[in-house]
Amino acid sequence: MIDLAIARVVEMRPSILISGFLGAGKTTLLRHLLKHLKTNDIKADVILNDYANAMIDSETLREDSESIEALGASCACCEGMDFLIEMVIKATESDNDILLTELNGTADPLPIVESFTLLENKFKLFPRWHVCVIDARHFEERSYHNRLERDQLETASHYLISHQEEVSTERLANIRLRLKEILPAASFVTEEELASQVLSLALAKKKCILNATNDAASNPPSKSPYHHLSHEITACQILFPQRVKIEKIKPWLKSLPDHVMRAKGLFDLTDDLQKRYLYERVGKDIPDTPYPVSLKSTVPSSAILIGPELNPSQLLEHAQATLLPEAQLSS
Ligand SMILES: Nc1nc2c(ncn2[C@@H]2O[C@H](COP(=O)(O)OP(=O)(O)OP(=O)(O)O)[C@@H](O)[C@H]2O)c(=O)[nH]1
Repeated sequence: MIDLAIARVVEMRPSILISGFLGAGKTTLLRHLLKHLKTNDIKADVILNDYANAMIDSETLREDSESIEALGASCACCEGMDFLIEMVIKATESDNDILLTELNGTADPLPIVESFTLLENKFKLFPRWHVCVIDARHFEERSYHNRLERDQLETASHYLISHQEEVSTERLANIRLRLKEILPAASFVTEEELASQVLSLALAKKKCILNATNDAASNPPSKSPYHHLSHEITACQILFPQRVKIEKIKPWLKSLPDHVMRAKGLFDLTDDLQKRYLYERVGKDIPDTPYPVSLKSTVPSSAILIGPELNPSQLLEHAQATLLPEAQLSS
């Protein structure tokens, strides 16, 4: 029962936390949610966590949200947690209707879910949904990283399967069964269903009675014995101080070593002065069409490479030889 002597009425906003392995489709989902919210006059604060430089992704979302904060710490679940907490507290001062947070592709969401719960009075976020994006191509076929993928979905209230069209009907049915087993209480949603449910949440933003005690909380450590896997992945950022030839980008991406699990590059091209382009590689897959980004973006032309124990000097030499001799490592 709520003690009326200490209870107060606090305006709460919904929070959507998006997790999922590297390249699963988190930013794609976030972009879809933001477009749907914007069309319906709902304003969102967005926190993006990514390896080394969350700015590249944030540039691809600027058209859909004016309030984006990029958390460049490699891991929001540990060394970036204090920054994340500061950003969420800052977001409480905004009048926007909902907070969307995208975690980096190897973050363990548990400590974040716990902090959001423990700091409920400060963050003023309710309800708090955790949506996990599962990549149908690679689910439970990541060998050493299966445990991390599993940790990323264990606290999910909702889950969504991306790249469905790239697997057989049989594999998809098996994935659905496995997920039902692992997450019996969570809701399976499509991108459209989630967008419409998130919109309803934001529209229903209402006052909740909140117990005013319980303000203090420290960052809880993860309880997962596999949490260390989140930290075995490294990132390296290469800067391209001059325009790059379009025909060199895909061969460069293709020729990156196999252990580069994810690559994202925002390029100024010699052949197109009207736009900048985001090129990607997820595992060994390279999407056919790059994502166009506004010229207004101020992020330098650069690429982020992610994988276990990357060797930045070798990757730089490779970029200089195949893409742009003037390429440099970001300090
Ligand atoms: N065919 C297909 N492509 C998709 C789907 N979801 C995402 N993609 C593409 O996959 C690539 C990676 O998607 P992102 O949304 O950037 O993935 P992410 O999880 O945010 O990546 P990180 O932040 O690096 O972990 C992009 O080129 C997307 O357009 C899907 O369901 N089907």
